[in-house]
Parts: sequence; C-alpha cells; structure tokens
Amino acid sequence: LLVVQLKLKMSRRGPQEPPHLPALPVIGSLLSLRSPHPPHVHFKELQQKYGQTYSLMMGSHSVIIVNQHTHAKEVLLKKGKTFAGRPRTVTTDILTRDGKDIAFGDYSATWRFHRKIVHGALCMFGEGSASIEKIICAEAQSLCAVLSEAAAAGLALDLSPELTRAVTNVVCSLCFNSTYCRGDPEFEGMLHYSQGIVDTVAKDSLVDIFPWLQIFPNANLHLLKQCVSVRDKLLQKKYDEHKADYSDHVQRDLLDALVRAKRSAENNNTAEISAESVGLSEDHLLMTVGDIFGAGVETTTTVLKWAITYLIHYPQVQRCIQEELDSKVGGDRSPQLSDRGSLPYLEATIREVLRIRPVAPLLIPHVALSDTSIGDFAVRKGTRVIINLWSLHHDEREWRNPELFDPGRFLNSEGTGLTIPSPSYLPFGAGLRVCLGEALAKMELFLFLSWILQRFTLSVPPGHSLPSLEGKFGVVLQPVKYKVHAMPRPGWDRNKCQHLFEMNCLS
Ligand code: HEM
Repeated sequence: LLVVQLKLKMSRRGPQEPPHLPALPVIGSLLSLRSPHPPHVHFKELQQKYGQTYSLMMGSHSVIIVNQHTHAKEVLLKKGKTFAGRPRTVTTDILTRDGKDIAFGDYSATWRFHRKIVHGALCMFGEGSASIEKIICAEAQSLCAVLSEAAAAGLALDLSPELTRAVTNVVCSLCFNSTYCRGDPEFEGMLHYSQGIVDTVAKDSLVDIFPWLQIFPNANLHLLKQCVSVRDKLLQKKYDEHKADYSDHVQRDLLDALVRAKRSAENNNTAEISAESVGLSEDHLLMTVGDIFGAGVETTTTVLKWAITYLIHYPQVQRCIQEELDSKVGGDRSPQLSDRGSLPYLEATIREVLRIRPVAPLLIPHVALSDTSIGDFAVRKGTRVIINLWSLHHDEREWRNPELFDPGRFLNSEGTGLTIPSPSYLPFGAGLRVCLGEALAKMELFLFLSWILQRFTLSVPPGHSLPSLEGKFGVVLQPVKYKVHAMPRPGWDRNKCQHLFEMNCLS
C-alpha cells in the first residue's frame, strides 16, 4: 500500500528531474568530469553512481546523458522531432558558417529540404545502381595494387593514408565527379586540412563549453580557421566549375543536384518552396557538400582501420571470412555487391566491428526543441542530450561478454543468416537524424574488406607487437598508427589482380 501511495504521489507531482552530477557556478560539473578515460567510457562508469540516465552542467548548458536503449529510442525515434535540434558551438559554427549544413544545422525547413536533396542524390548512386559499385571497385583495385607492390618489395605499410585516399576518392566522385591520384597536390592539401579539422573541431574543446574564451589567443581555433579557409577555397572552385558547365539534362554528382535544386527554387515564384523560404543560399550548398566530406571520410576510414586491427588480432576470423569468400565467390572474379547475401560471416564481422568500436560513440549531441520528458524524467527546452552509444553497445544486460570480439553473435544458430541479437544496437543512430550515408558506408565496408581479404592475409610484421585495441578519442574513436604486412594469398599475384579488375569492373 505504501508503495502504491508513493507512486501515486510521485505521478501527481509529474516528471522528476534526472539525477544530476554536482555543479558549481560558471564551471558547471567540470570537476566531476575529470577522468583518465575518454568521455564515453567515463559516462558509462558514472551510471553506477547516478543511474542510466543522468544530467550534468557543461558550463551554463544543461546536458542529459542517456546510457540505455529504451531511453535512446525514445529520444531518437518516439520523440525524434522534439529532440531533432543541434547545439550551436564555437568550433562547429566556424566549420559550418553558423550551422548552414546538415550534421550541425538546427532542425528547420531549410535543414529538411537540404537533407531531402542530399538523400535523393545519394539514392541516385545508391544500391542497385552500377555507378557507385564501379567507383568503389576502382578504388578497391587501386588499394590492392598498392598492397601488392608493398608485398613484392617486402615492405609493411601504414594503411591509414591508403584507406583515407580510397574513401576520399569515393566521396569526391559522388560530390564532384572527380578523383585524385596518389601524390596529387590538391589531394594532399585536402588530406592535410581534413586532419586539421578532425584534430580541432568539437574535440574536448573548452571554447565550446565556455564561448567567452574565444577572446583569448587560441592555437586550436587558429588552426581550425586556417583549415576551413583552405577547404572553402577548394569547395568554391568546384562550385564555380559546376556552375560554369552545368546542364539541365545531365546530373553528374551531388553538386549538380544541389545547383539544380537551387535554380528550380529560384525560377519557381509561385511555389511555397522559394529559394529564400528554404534558404538555398550559396553558403548552404557549399556547407552541405563540405559536410558530406566531413561526415563521409573520417567515419568510414576509421571503421575500416578498426576492422583491419581486429582481423589482425583474430586471425581465425580472417580465415573464416576467406573460406567464405573462396567458397561463395571463388578466385575467378572479384566480390560484388550482389554477393552480400551469400557472405553472412563477413557481414556479421562488419556489424561486430561497428558494435565494439562505434566511431561516433556519443553520436552528435541532440537538443530538446520544447519542454518534454525522457522516461519519467522532465527535460526542459534547450537541454542537450547525449546518447552514449558506447554504453548501449557494451551493456552487459544486452550482450554476452560485450568486450569480446565475436562476429558469431550476429549470426543465427545455424550460422547461415544474420540477426541483430539486441535492440541496443544503433551504429548509425536512428530516426530523423539517422546517418545520411549509412547505405553508402555499408557498401564501401563490404567491398573494400572483401576485395582485400580475397587477395591478402593481414598481420603485423614479424617481431612487431599487436596494435592496441584501446584507440584514441577525437571527433571519432580511432585506432593508433601501426604497420601492416599484407601477404598475397596463394595464386593472387599482381598480374591476376589487374586482369580480374579489367574483366569485371571496367567492362
Ligand atoms: C561507417 C561509417 C559511418 C558511421 C558509423 C556513421 C555514423 C553516424 C552517426 C552515429 C551519426 C549521428 C546520428 C545522430 O546524431 O543521431 C551520423 C550522422 C551523419 N552522417 Fe554518418 N556515419 C558513417 C558514414 C557516413 C557517410 C559515408 C556519410 C556521407 C556520405 C555520412 C553522413 C552523415 C551525415 C550528413 C550525418 C548528419 C545527419 C543529421 O544530422 O541529420 N555518414 N553518422
């Protein structure tokens, strides 16, 4: 009776504030956030004291941390529109000309319109379309050629720049219909500024918590501004080239799709969608393309690097994938997207990599656009909500032995088909703000890994220790640098690789 009375009393009082970390004026909860661990790991640990959903203060901003899937899905799906906002921060404002992009843009008609155009353009190249497959296969071929050359010379390679070039070229083809060769100065410049942005944007940045710190000289902000200005010059050049040779009849890439949408909105005086009402300014177009680069390169490259790191740690998983490839694809042709259904072990391995090392372990922060609630907790308008994907993917109640790398958990009991064994799995987020490049990223992961593993066995060079599985946390969670020895599998010499590529992909 006492419990019922208590519950009734609580329900009459309405939703409660979530448990909160101690907070001081000005600095907020900063003192409780000091930890030798990266934020996603520390936020998971704090559950023991504060429960699965709790709040804290980042400077003057109220932030709720969600560590479990029911609340995460309430935020992303059930109340997706209410939580579709994004916070404005000093560094992301510099990167996106005050949020005129998709990833950091606040929820608005302009944002919805841009997202729709980009989604449409990506679908144009999407699954079922031969062009994206050709683009990715050409890059996979060039990557495998570099591995073959290194193997022939008896060299071990840091794969990081090679994977970055391959993934950047896929995104360049989609956005600008152009690719780069190794060593191209424009491409090297692009790699340089991308790294500068990754190193400085939203990275534990104190100016994002205390914006007034911008008045003091700040080396990080200076570097970010320099890198953004190099990026903007390149984007402007591509945009000007596209405007100059634009044709209404051909849509070569994403930039053409955006230019077309802008022109048709400008010419359409009667429609409720006019260029001004949806904000199709030049800034918006440039920032949207910049966003696809920002979101599309580092993430996919990092997942590939984690996959390779785990395959080196678990040679038996590598062998199982190779056996599957040998029996389902064979040695007379290269893997294609249509093989995905018959390579469940490879697909399960990709899922497990995305689970155990989510590249965006805290997603991108969401913001409540009105007063609302999460479970029994009241949430005020403007509160930032961080979904801790790390906690969801390492939740002991949802995953047996979550720290163990085990692709088999994503296979059915016969090992012949794929499953998702827990609702606590959201590597690309969900709902209105779900990753825009999910389909593209999955195609890239499948094709790059299947091509590499069909041809090579990966290991560290003799005498080298295995790479760390801890990773370092920046905008994304990355593995550390190390060298890989790619040993050609029996029968896979350089000539055969080139011959197969010409037969299968260039035809
Ligand atoms: C394996 C690779 C990738 C992973 C794991 C990944 C994951 C994510 C995650 C977790 C989010 C945040 C969702 C949220 O805040 O709720 C996101 C957002 C986003 N991703 Fe990806 N992503 C990947 C690749 C890509 C690619 C290739 C592209 C572009 C072609 C892309 C474009 C975007 C964009 C534009 C957003 C912002 C969406 C919005 O705010 O509306 N991503 N991604």
